[in-house]
Amino acid sequence: MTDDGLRITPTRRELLRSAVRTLSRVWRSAPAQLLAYLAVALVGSAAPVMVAWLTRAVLDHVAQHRTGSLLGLALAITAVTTAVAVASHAAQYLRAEVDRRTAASAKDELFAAVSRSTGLAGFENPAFLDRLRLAQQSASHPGRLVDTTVSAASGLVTVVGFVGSLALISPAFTVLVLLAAVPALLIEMRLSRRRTAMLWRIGPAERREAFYAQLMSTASAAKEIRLFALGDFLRLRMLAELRTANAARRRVDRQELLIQSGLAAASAGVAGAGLVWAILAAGDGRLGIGDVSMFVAAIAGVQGALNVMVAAGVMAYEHLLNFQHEVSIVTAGPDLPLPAAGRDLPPLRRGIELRDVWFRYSDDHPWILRGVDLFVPHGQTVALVGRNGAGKSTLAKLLCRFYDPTRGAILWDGVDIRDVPPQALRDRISAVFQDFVSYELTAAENIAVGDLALAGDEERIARAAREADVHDTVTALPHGYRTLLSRGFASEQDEEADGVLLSGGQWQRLALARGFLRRDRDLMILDEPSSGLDPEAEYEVHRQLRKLRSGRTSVMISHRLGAIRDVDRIVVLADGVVAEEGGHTALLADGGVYARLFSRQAAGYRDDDMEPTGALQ
Ligand SMILES: Nc1ncnc2c1ncn2[C@@H]1O[C@H](COP(=O)(O)OP(=O)(O)OP(=O)(O)O)[C@@H](O)[C@H]1O
Repeated sequence: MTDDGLRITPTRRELLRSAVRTLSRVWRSAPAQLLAYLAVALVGSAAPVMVAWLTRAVLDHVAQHRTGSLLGLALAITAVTTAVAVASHAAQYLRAEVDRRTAASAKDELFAAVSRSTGLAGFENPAFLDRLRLAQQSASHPGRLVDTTVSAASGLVTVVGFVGSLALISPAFTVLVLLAAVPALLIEMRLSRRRTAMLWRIGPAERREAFYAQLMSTASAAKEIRLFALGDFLRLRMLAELRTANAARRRVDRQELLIQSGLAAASAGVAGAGLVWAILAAGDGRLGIGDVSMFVAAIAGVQGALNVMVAAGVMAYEHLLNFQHEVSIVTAGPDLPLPAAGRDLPPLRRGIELRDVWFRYSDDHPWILRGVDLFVPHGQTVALVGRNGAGKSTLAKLLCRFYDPTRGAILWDGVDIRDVPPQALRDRISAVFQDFVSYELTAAENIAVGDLALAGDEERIARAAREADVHDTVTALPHGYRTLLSRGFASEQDEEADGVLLSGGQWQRLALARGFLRRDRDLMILDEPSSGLDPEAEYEVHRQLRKLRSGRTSVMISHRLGAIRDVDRIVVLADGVVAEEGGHTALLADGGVYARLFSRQAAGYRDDDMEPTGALQ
């Protein structure tokens, strides 16, 4: 089965490589703990064999009335069982410690790989999101492979110990017991593959279930859910997804129940036959009482240990199948093609040109841009205007190279932006997106994320806040710039962790300040920078923007046409192309799309309910 290039059942070689990779990571993350864990596990696994031999000796001594050394044997049994009890607790602690340390490095590696992806398409790909979810699960318990390896190794020690003892009594039974384990292992591995494939299949249902659950526990969604009484609707949808996933799990569980019951019955049959043989042999005088006890303990021990080994093998296999998701993310190549030689991107001198740019989000999606030709001259402001869905934000994302044009090219002073590393391009850009992020960090940090190199520069942060008309708001907060902008981390120990919430417009101004902190960049992209601002703030912000923009290159997207009438050039996007282009006055005179949009908006500000007239209709 394949999905988006990922095989659910990898080859043996891939599994082996994954096993080496995950075990070497465990070794690098927690070498001392791993060695101690192995030592303790070894003690635990040798103990049953030692106890069986000591019991045999006790029984033989009793049968032969040799009571002299019984006390010593009893003390030895006590010492061994005490060591086992202590070892089991130590193993538990060491196992958890190995898991904790390895999980930290696994998550580090996984999220470093996720952050390395330069484009956005991966986050819009359901297969990638499923893989990421499974990879996170795998990275949360990376020590499982060690557990299973240790279990298998302990089982092997026990098996070897008992097989030796069993072979002394009955070589034929030894072979039979060992052979019986082979089909069990093969069948269990097949079941394991089925389980992993099922987990992959139910991934979308589990993601939807998580989405509904998260929606019902999110403050931002709580208003609408209550007002529109969506609680039952969302809960039922969540339960429907859960039932779908549960039905698939149940089917596999039932298959496993049937098959594993059969395997258990077969193994009990072998043990029963052995017991009958041992009793008959004891009756004939071929086995002593100690031999019978040893034989019974050895059969149970070998079968039990083989079961442990089979289960460990299956778990290791399952873990490695899941680990494949992690490996595929960590070793994935760049999501956007990178230039062979990482050349630098010089400061903008002439301008940015979109040459016959076509774009759609994927082969299954409609064309958004259908041959856009546009020039953004250095030092000028170009405003993008158009109806909802015209592709304005898409064009802004292409300028930042979050996606590559499906056809055509974007040239920075004549250099195709695909020929420079994405980070070199982005270092030259400042942007305020329409769907900016409200970070649950302090006010200062919310601005500083615009340029982390300036995180300690209080003066620059305050200046950006003043330009975005948010400085007074921030200084009035309980801890000023140190105020946490979240109510989600309240704690009795830390007074400052109990933060505050901002209004929509205040958040927008902070996002603007974030963009202003990068004022020295070559290109500024502002996507609806003032949509949530009150009229005074909007006036103030646009006054600042005019100041900041002057002599700088910027692309501004706005539905507030009054705010962009003074820009150098207005570009109207419609039907995926540049439909109109020019200054405000010229476009009004042309009487096209811009004139119609402008006059409709202007009519809303007039007292009289006048319909647009003349060319503007
Ligand atoms: N990530 C995406 N995957 C698929 N389609 C998308 C994606 N983002 C946007 N679209 C689609 O692309 C089209 C253009 O969207 P875009 O956000 O660029 O429009 P816009 O002109 O900025 O609209 P608005 O004025 O409403 O902000 C829309 O039809 C939208 O559904």
